[in-house]
Amino acid sequence: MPSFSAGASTQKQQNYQRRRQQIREQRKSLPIASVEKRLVDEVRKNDTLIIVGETGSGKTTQLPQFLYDGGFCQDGKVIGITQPRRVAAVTVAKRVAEECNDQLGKKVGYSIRFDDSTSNATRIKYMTDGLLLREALLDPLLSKYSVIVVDEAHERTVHTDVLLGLLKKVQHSRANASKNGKTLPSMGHSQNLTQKACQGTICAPLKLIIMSASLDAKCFSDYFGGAKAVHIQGRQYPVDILYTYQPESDYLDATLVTIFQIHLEEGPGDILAFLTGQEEIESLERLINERARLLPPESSKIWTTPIYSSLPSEQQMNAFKSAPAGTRKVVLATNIAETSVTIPGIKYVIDPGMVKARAYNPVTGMESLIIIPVSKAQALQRSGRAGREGPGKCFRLFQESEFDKLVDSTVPEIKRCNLSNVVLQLKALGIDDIIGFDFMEKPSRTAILKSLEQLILLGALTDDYKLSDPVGHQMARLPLDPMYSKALIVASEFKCLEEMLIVVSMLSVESIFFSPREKLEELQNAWRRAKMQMPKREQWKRL
Ligand SMILES: Nc1ncnc2c1ncn2[C@@H]1O[C@H](COP(=O)(O)OP(=O)(O)OP(=O)(O)O)[C@@H](O)[C@H]1O
Repeated sequence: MPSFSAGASTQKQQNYQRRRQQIREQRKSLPIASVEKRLVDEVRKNDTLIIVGETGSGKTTQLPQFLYDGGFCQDGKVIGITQPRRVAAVTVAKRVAEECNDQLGKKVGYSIRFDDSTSNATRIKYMTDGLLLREALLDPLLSKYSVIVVDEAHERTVHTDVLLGLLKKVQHSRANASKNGKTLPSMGHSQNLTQKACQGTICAPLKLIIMSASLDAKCFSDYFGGAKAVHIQGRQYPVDILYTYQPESDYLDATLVTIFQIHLEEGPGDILAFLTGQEEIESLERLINERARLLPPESSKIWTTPIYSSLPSEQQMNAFKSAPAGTRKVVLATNIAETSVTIPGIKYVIDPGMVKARAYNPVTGMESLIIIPVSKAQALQRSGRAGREGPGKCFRLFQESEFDKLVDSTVPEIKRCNLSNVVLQLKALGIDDIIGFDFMEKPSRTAILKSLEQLILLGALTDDYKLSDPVGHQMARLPLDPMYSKALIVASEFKCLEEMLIVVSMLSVESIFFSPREKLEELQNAWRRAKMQMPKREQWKRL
C-alpha cells in the first residue's frame, strides 16, 4: 500500500486549525478565564475598578476581549488600554489580534508615537499612556472611549500619573454630562474645535480600570474615592525564585557566569537577562559571544539578541523570534521587557536587581540617570516574564535578605523628573492651576515652580503663566522636551531646521551609536569614507 502525504494547502489548513485550537485552549486555561462574568459585571456596576492579578494571569490580553464580548463597544465605542512602553503595546496588540482571529489594525490595533495600526473598525486599541495624553489634547473628553484600562499602573511613569489625574477629571465631566442629557460641561479646558464638536452629543460615563500584578490597591482606591478592588487568584505556571548565597560585587560578571551556568546545566529554554542600559547590553553581548566560542563542540549554540528602547523597532522584534533548532536564545533587555510582554521561549530570567532611573535636582534644575536597586514590584514583574508558556526559574543575583530590604514600589517618576513637559501638557489641556491639580502624589512645589520659570524663559508661557500664542501651543504639540521643541521652532526661523533636527535626534537617545553585528563591514567602510570627506566631518563637529 503506497503512503500519502497531505497537499501543501491541506497542510497549511491543518496547521492553522492546530494553532487556533492551541490558542483556544491557552485562553481557557488562564486564571482570569474563570472570572470573566464576574469581572464584566463589576465593570458594569463600578465606574472605576482596580484589578490586581498575578503576572501571566491574563489581564492584559483577556480583559479587553471580555469587555468587547460584554457589549462595551456598542455604538462604535472603543476600549483603550494604555501601556507604559511601546514594545508592550505593539506585541500585545499583535497577540490579541491573533487570538481574535483577525488582522491587526481591524478589530484590534495599536497606536504609539510615529506608528499607528488602527482603523475606523478598531474597537480594542492598545497604546502608550503618552499617546492617550496627546489624544486628550484634541478630544478633552476622550469621547470615543467607553472604557480606558490603565495597565501596569504600578510603574507610575510620569505619563501614568498625569493620565490618572486627567481621567479622574474626564470621568467627572462625562458623568455630569450623561446626567444632564445632551449638554457637555466645560472641563476648564480652553475651548477648542473638538470640544465644540463634542458638545451636543450624548457622552456616556467613562469606565476606568486600573490594573497591575504589583500595585498598592489601597493607595489607588483612596485616590479614586474608595474604588472597588478585585483580586484574581492564581497563575498559570510556577516560577522558582533562586537567590545567591553571597552578595555579588560585579553584577555584570555574575550575569555572564549565570548565563553559562544555565546553558550548561539546565534543560532547554531561553534566557532573559535584565541589564540597565545599552552600554551594558553591548558589552555583555560581546563577552557572551567570545565565551560561546570556547564551548565544547557538542554543546548547543547561543544566540544573543538585545532589546532596549533606542534600538530600531525591527531589531527589538528579533527578541520575539524563535531561536534556530539546537540554539538557546539569550535576550539581553533593559526594563522595557519588564512588564506586560511575553517573549516566546523564555524559561529562565536573570535579575541582577539593578535599574537605571531618572533623578532630578529641583534646586539646580539638573536631571540625571542613576543606577539604583529595583523595587520589590519590579523584581516581581521581572520574575513574571518566566512561567508564561510553562514552569520557569528566576535567578536573582542577590541574597534573599537583600530582597527584603528593597522598597515595595518605585518612587513615582513625577517626583524625580523635570516637570516642564508635564506642566506644558497640562497648560495645553487647559489646566491652569498646576499646583492645585489633583495629582495622585504631588510633585514638590519647588519642582513645579522651577518648571514654570523654565517655560517662561523659553517663551512657552506668558508672564501671567498662560500658554503663549503661537509658541506655547506649537511647543505643546511637539512630543519632545520643551527645550528641544523651542530649539526646533527657533531653528525653523533661522533656516537651520535640518541641522537642528539632527542635533535634537542625537540628544534624544541614550547613545547615537548602534552597530549591528551583520553590518560591521558596512560600518567600517562608512568610517573610511567619512575620514576621506573632511568638509563633511567639519560640519558634524560644528553640529
Ligand atoms: N505574544 C504572546 N505569545 C504567546 N503567548 C502569549 C503572548 N501574549 C500572551 N500570551 C499568553 O497569555 C498569558 C497571559 O498574558 P497577559 O499578558 O494577558 O497576562 P497578564 O496577567 O497581563 O500579565 P502581566 O501582569 O505580566 O502583564 C501569558 O502568560 C502567555 O501564556
